[in-house]
Parts: sequence; C-alpha cells; structure tokens
Amino acid sequence: MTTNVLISPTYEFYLNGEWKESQSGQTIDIKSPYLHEIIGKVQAITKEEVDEAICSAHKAQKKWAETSLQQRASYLYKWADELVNMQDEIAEVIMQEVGKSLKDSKNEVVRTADFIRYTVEEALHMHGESMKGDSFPGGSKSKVAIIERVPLGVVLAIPPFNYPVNLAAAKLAPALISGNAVIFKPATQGSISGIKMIEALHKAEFPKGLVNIVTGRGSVIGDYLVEHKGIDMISFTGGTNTGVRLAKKAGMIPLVLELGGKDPGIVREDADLEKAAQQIISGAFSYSGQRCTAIKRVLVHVNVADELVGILKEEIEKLSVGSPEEGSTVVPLIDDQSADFVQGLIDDAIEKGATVVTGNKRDRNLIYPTLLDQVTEDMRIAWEEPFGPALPVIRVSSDEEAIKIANKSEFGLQASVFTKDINKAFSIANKMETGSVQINGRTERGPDHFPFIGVKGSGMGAQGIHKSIESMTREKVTVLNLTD
Ligand SMILES: NC(=O)c1ccc[n+]([C@@H]2O[C@H](COP(=O)([O-])OP(=O)(O)OC[C@H]3O[C@@H](n4cnc5c(N)ncnc54)[C@H](O)[C@@H]3O)[C@@H](O)[C@H]2O)c1
Repeated sequence: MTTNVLISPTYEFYLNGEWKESQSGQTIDIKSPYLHEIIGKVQAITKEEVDEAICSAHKAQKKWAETSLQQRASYLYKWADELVNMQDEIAEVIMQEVGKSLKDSKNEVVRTADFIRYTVEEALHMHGESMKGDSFPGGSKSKVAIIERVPLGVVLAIPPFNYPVNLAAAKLAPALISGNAVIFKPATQGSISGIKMIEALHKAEFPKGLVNIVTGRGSVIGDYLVEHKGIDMISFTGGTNTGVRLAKKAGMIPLVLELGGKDPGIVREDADLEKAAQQIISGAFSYSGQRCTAIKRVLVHVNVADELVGILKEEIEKLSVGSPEEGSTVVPLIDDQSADFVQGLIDDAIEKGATVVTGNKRDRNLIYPTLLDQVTEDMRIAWEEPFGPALPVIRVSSDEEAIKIANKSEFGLQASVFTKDINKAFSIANKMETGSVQINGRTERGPDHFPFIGVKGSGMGAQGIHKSIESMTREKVTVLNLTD
C-alpha cells in the first residue's frame, strides 16, 4: 500500500492557550494501524517549549485555584458539552489513529463527557472536616483544626494509546476541578485524538496556560518532563516497565500509576459455563484484547475444561475480524511490533506443547483470535501480558491451585470468578491479590466512579473519580487557637 504523506494534516501543539508549531521544525508521523497510511503529523516539541508550557501552567494555576468551585465547574461542564458536540469528529480520529471501531470510539467520547460531569458533581459534594483538640489526652477545646483539600499545583498527565481520550480526561478532569493546572503528554499513537479533545477544551475557553498539550519524542521530552522540577504530581497509565522506570526517575513527588495486568478468569466446576464463556470472550477479545483489564488467562477446573473450551471455540469463531470501519471486534493491533510480540508468545506456547484450539493466523498486524489449551506454567503466555487477542487456558484441579497460579503473577489488577456458589466466590475473592475481583462478570474498569486499583506490578495508588480527586489534592490543616 502506498503511503499517503501529502494529504495528511499537520497538527499544532497547545501552549499557553494558543495552537503553535514547534521551533524544532520537526514533526512525528502518525500512521493508522489499519489504513497503514500516515493520517497526520504532530509537533516534536523542544525542551525549551516544555519549560514554557510548565511555566505558563504555574502562572495560570495560581489564579485558577483562587476561583470558586462553581466557576471551575462551569468550565468543565462546557468542555463536556463541546466533546459531545464534537463526538463524530473525535470518534473518527480515534478510529483511524488507534483502530477502534467507530461505535466504541463514539462510546469513548460520550463516556468521557459523562466522566467529566460526574467528576464535577463529585467535587461539588466533597467537603473538608474539622476536629477539636480535646479528644486527645491533655488537649483543649479551644484548639480547632480545619482540614481542607488543596490542589497540588501542576499535574503531568500521561495516558496510554488504547483509550486516548477517556484515560486522558480521567486525569485532566479531577486535576482541573480541584484547582490544578495540567501538562498533558499524550501517547504518541493517540496524540491526534488527544489534540482533538483539547480542541473541545479550547472551545470551552478555559484560562490560558491552564492546560497545555505537549507532543514529542519520548527520547527528547519523556524523561525531561518526568524529572522536571516544575511538575508537582504525575498521573501515569501505561505499561509496567515504563511505569517503573518513570517512578524511579520521578523522585519525591506524588505518583499514581496504573499499569499492566494479567487478569485471570477462574472458572469453577459449578459455574454456568455458557455465561462464563460469554463474559470471558468479551473480556478477552473486545478491541483485540488491547485493554488493561482484558481477561488474559483462563484457570478452569479440569472436570469442565473440555466443555468450556468447546463453547469458547464455537463462540470465538463467530467473532468478527477485520477493519474497525466495519465494526469488527478483533482489529489490527496498534503496530507491527505489538503483533510480533503476541505471535512470539503464541509460538513459544506451541513449541512447549500447548494446543491451538482456534486462531494462530496472522495478516500483518492483524492477529486472529487465538485460544490456546493445555497451557502450562513454563510457557511465557502463562505470565506475560500479550495486549492482543491470544488467550491461554490453564487447567487446574482445585480452587487452591487456581488461587496459587492467579497470585503467582507479577500483576494484580483484577480477577474474575465464575461460580454458582456465592460463599466460594467470596472465599476466593478474599484470597485474590488484586485491586478488584469480579464475581460472575468480566474484568473491566467501569463504571468510572468505582475505585480502580492495581496492586503489585499493576500499579500504585487509586483512580476512580473520588479517589482521583483525592490523589490530586492534599490535606491542609489550619488550626484556630481560640482564647475564650
Ligand atoms: N491499569 C490501567 O488502568 C491501564 C489502562 C490502560 C492501559 N494500561 C497498560 O498500558 C499498556 C499499553 O499502553 P501503551 O503501549 O501506551 O503503554 P506505554 O507504557 O508504552 O506508554 C504509556 C505512556 O507512556 C509514555 N512514555 C513512554 N516512555 C516515556 C518516558 N520515558 N517518559 C514519559 N512518558 C513516557 C508513552 O508515550 C505513553 O503516553 C499495557 O501494559 C496496559 O495494560 C493500563
């Protein structure tokens, strides 16, 4: 296929309330994962421009923090409205840039507007507290502490490619409503979607400098941003290796990390297998498994394994595979390296004795949905996150064995337990070393106001609307020493 360089638009970055070309004179090509064409170019900005962005954010933040919560709310509501107005345009860009179906891309934009509105409403209902000194031995009633939450300053928001609008706004909205400014560094593949989201924010006429979008090469601005003295908090979502590296560089500033996962779907002997299979398939294969909370391994009781694998095979073979423009469930992966990585995991498993139940077919970066049975602990796919449509089935002979394998993972994002026995479900859930456990449902992030937590290699801190607001503010105590 020829590369369509000529008609691809060049996007500017957003600095101090204005759209600008970088002084570097350089741009980065953004190639569509399914059109295999360059769909646009974004600015490769310089370190000096990063400095300018952070400086303008600090200036704007001071005034912003002084505005009333109601004033800040009105800007955010307007932003949500503008996103809804632009939903068709933004969804088209998400589809082309990250290869997500148009329906899911539109859902992402609408969900983002809902997220922003809920965030505002949550903040409007969060209150400080006060306490008197006399509850501590020797303390006095005349000492009164007023405890309020105050913003941290300038928040660096780094989302991944897979939800380029939703996961970005999940950082921007709580930061802004609570009085912070934001430096938004989108994933390179996801930059145009991020820019479109900021176009909506620009239309809402936020104060200049409050939000800046910085696009550029990781090698030039990535570490520079993370180590910058002007950054007061980092909210990062992405791979575990990137997150750990970033945490080491960030030093002593507050960090929230949402990282990779290897969510197990535990299927007990007494589970409703049809229902479990339906949840596992949508959990594992929607958007080709490019979701942090995708089900990434099945731990099934050996007595029902053949039956479950039979149902899974039948249903997987019905999945639509192809272009996101046709609304396919399984679409080309974000790039060729990602497809090579998934293929490497499949090949390793086959070499070590796994059975291919269905799939193991590839067309460039499109990997057909692949189910591998008889997967054992010596295979990479038992432990590594494919971020693609390849699902391993590990047969177990007891709950204890399922729990042991589930917890042996370096990750701890979510887990699903499928069973008709609610007591067993709770008992397994209690032993799971994950942030959340889903009983009889697929692993997933939403609804967005639930706390969302990764433990072990899956993250640090918590998101979810209320928790995100807390993570982007700190408590400030003012003590009144009354004389009467
Ligand atoms: N836990 C969650 O909530 C969650 C949600 C979605 C995705 N993820 C994870 O994200 C991964 C896939 O996303 P990805 O491929 O975009 O991840 P990634 O780690 O490659 O990139 C994430 C972000 O970090 C940026 N980045 C890379 N190097 C950097 C550096 N040196 N300094 C600053 N920023 C840098 C990237 O540009 C991108 O914006 C998967 O592992 C998935 O599980 C986690």
